[in-house]
Amino acid sequence: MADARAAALAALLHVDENEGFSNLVLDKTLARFALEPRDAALASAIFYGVLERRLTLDYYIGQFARTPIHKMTPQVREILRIGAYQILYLEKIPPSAAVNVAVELAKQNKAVKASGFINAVLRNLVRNREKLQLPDEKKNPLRHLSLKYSCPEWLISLWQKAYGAQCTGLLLDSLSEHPPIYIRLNNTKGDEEYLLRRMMEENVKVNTITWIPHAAVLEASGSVSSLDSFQEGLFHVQDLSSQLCATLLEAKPGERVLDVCAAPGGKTFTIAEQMENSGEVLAFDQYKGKVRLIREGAKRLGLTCIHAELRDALRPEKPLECADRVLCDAPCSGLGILRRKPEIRYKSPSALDSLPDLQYRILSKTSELVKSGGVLLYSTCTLNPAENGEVARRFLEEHPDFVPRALHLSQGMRRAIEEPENEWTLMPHVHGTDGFFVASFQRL
Ligand SMILES: C[S@@+](CC[C@H](N)C(=O)[O-])C[C@H]1O[C@@H](n2cnc3c(N)ncnc32)[C@H](O)[C@@H]1O
Repeated sequence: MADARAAALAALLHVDENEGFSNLVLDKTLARFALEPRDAALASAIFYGVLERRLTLDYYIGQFARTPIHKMTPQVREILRIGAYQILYLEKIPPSAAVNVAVELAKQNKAVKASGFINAVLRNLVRNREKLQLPDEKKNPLRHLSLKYSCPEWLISLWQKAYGAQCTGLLLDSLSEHPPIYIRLNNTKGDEEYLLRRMMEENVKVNTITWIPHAAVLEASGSVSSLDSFQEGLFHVQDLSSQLCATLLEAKPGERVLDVCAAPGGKTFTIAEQMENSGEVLAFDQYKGKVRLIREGAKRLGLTCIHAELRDALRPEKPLECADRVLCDAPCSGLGILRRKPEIRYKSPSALDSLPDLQYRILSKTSELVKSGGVLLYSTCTLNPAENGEVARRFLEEHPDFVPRALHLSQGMRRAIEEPENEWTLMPHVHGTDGFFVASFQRL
């Protein structure tokens, strides 16, 4: 069990130092530590728990530590967070064991001198945990919410202004939910009944999502990619929001479709499947390694209509023939996927400043690739009006050759907020999906 904490610590330090995406960092660390499944599950729970609760944990640690948290070494800080998380949130772990393992971790991780300090802080936390209180809700409502949900004040203010207090409360509640593994069944490999039977024969528990054709939810523990059904390309993993986005492009068999920010390729695959692997889907990304991921995925899924190439959407080297439909799934702040990548919320708000302009420039440049009468879809996985509706409306204002194209939202695809007919904002607490935004345009 000690190794579970050591793996969690290594992964947390990696996120601190390199700002790597949590899911990738954890996968690599678990592979390196080669833990038993039970220990890997504990390491994963502690890693995500500490990331999700960082502000709350720091607040409580701060009540018992004389050294301010930002002055501690990264090792001491993360060991204290790991200890505090187990003491406050993991009922099955005896508090004394959490303290002892923290002290051991300190000894093994260049923090021997701090082991007494860590012991004292955590023992104080254990003794006082029934008396812990958040800042007064009435006197300081924003700070209260921020520490209750471990969400920075700037983000809560942004959401309150954009979506109202009630919606923000529900959004904050949704942050601690752990989203299931959604998959997209590959209709080009057989009908749904056949695909589900194949997966069940492999003892995979899978249930279809009634309101989205070809969508399903996996009850899998362990590595999805090691399943035969995955290797044979019967499905790819994709959140429902991305599946819906790809289908809203309404691509038809035989058409020419471009996906200009395509890696790792989830939406490209769903589009190609919707086109029954007929026609052409040109998928681009700015990074070589990422283009390789699209190619590998397309090959595994048997989607031969996909051609993936390196291409910078802002500074393309070669001209391209226009297409019937073009997807612009732009880089964004990712505020819609905090349930999956909790660390995103701790980025500095200034990291958001340059995004709307970048997104607008990518969308404008991409619009040149749409045929007359063709469709352009803009999307992000964020909940931030400056990157969503404001970019979409600026685009329409400055591109008179494009008009808004109403989205065909079927049953179950209800609206979370008031917005124009060509836009759709998805929210975890309303749709059970990641937070997401789609806007559709048509070229005259
Ligand atoms: C939101 S992700 C795309 C996700 C993808 N559509 C999917 O469903 O799997 C944005 C992608 O845009 C790429 N990107 C960012 N700037 C780009 C540019 N100027 N040209 C091409 N690709 C770019 C990033 O490398 C990243 O892979």
